[in-house]
Amino acid sequence: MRQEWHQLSHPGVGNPGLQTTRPSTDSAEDAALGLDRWRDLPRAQTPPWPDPAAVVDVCRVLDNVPSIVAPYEVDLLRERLALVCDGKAFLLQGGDCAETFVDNTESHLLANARTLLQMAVVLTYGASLPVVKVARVAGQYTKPRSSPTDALGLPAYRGDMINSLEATAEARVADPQRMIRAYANSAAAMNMLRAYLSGGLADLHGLHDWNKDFVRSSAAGERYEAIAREIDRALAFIQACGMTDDEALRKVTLFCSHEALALEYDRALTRVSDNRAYGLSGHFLWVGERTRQLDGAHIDYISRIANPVGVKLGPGTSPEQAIELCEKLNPDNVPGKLTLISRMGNHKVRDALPPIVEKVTAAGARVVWQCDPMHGNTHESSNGYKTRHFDRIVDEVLGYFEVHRNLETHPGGLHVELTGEDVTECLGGAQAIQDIDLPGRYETACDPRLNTQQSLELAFLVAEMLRG
Ligand SMILES: O=C[C@H](O)[C@H](O)COP(=O)(O)O
Ligand SMILES: C=C(OP(=O)(O)O)C(=O)O
Ligand SMILES: [Mn+2]
Repeated sequence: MRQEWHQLSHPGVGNPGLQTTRPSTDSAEDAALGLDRWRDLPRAQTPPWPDPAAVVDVCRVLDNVPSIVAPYEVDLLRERLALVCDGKAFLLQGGDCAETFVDNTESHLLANARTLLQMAVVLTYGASLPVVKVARVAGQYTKPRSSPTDALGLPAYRGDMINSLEATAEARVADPQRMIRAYANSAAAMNMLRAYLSGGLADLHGLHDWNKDFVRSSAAGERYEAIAREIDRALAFIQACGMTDDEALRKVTLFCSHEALALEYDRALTRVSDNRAYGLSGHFLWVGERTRQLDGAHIDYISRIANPVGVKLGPGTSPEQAIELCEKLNPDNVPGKLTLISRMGNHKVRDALPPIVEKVTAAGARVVWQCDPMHGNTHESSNGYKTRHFDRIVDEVLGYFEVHRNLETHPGGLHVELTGEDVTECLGGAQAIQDIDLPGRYETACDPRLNTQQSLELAFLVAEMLRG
């Protein structure tokens, strides 16, 4: 079995873990790599920093800190995503819409990671394929906003890396020092997750036991019992065959990801290794629907790093734009390099997605097709909460599967906003959460997340879809 990054405890000569990296500020090599070209390009959603000199000072600090992830891990993820691209694996990505400093606790991180891993077990079984696991964690601290001001007329909250959620004018001033706090929190989160992932959190039997608890307690549990029982039998079979001590049953690789929005931060954590630039603020960086302008700053920055990258595609995306993104972000057509993340909304996915998939496929572009069933399905509840209905989320995933089945392309993965806590932010699911229930535990700093039960329910439903 190949070695995972968390198993490389005795790196030696030739070990990719020892690739030397160096900060990439101001050298001729950086200029050749075009790492600062984005600074001269139009940029949407620029953080309203009041004092540009203070941003430069902070970035000088970040230029020299140890990175959050290592280049060989980034390469490993790209290789894993190549398998997804080839239809030989499935990608599961999820976590908070917006991480916050106050919630960057051991219990929150563990709950989110455990929920994601529980979902992955069900999906692995449903797809009969390896599942590549990517958390929205350790850097998901910036948010693009629809409006520069909120309902109170205050400057919008843009994520803890930029300003504070607290509803006062002072708290909403963008503060570059927050990039340092975001870095420290991200480093701490990754440190903790790496330790727990090899210390029992990822134990397959443990995760399946949690899933059985879910099936027992869920109002819709009966529907999921059959799959849970089948997984039981599969695990018993593995055990009976004597495969009790395989590392694969106890450990997993969990990669981290965030939106590349505060480009100052991601650029400062970019390092050059082997003449290639790596964005080492996270393994996987994506550009959002609001910042994916072809000639804009965000697309330019992610076009210059070796990381696997993603772009969100909303219902207004033309097939031509998708092709141009492929050409710009993956000129060498490397499988696993580019993930196109459709977020059309359940009412539009069946019409908006096919022409894009057809054109990209006809052009021979190698991409991972991922479905984000969250961001096209947001509405305001009768009592004023930003929410999403579970049924619409499930329906968008169904539509996405239908489209890919019809076009004989691989429905490669899911991208969801979730938490392993019993929040009441999304409607529906077996708990039948309604508008009046939303105030109970509405805790998100930005978008409504699936709670633990809704996340697992979605995984079981997607497992059914994967089995066809
Ligand atoms: O995840 C992100 C949100 O959808 C995005 O920040 C926009 O949110 P808004 O419409 O509340 O500004
Ligand atoms: C802002 C997000 O998504 P989108 O760019 O698709 O709206 C997000 O993923 O949190
Ligand atoms: Mn969101």
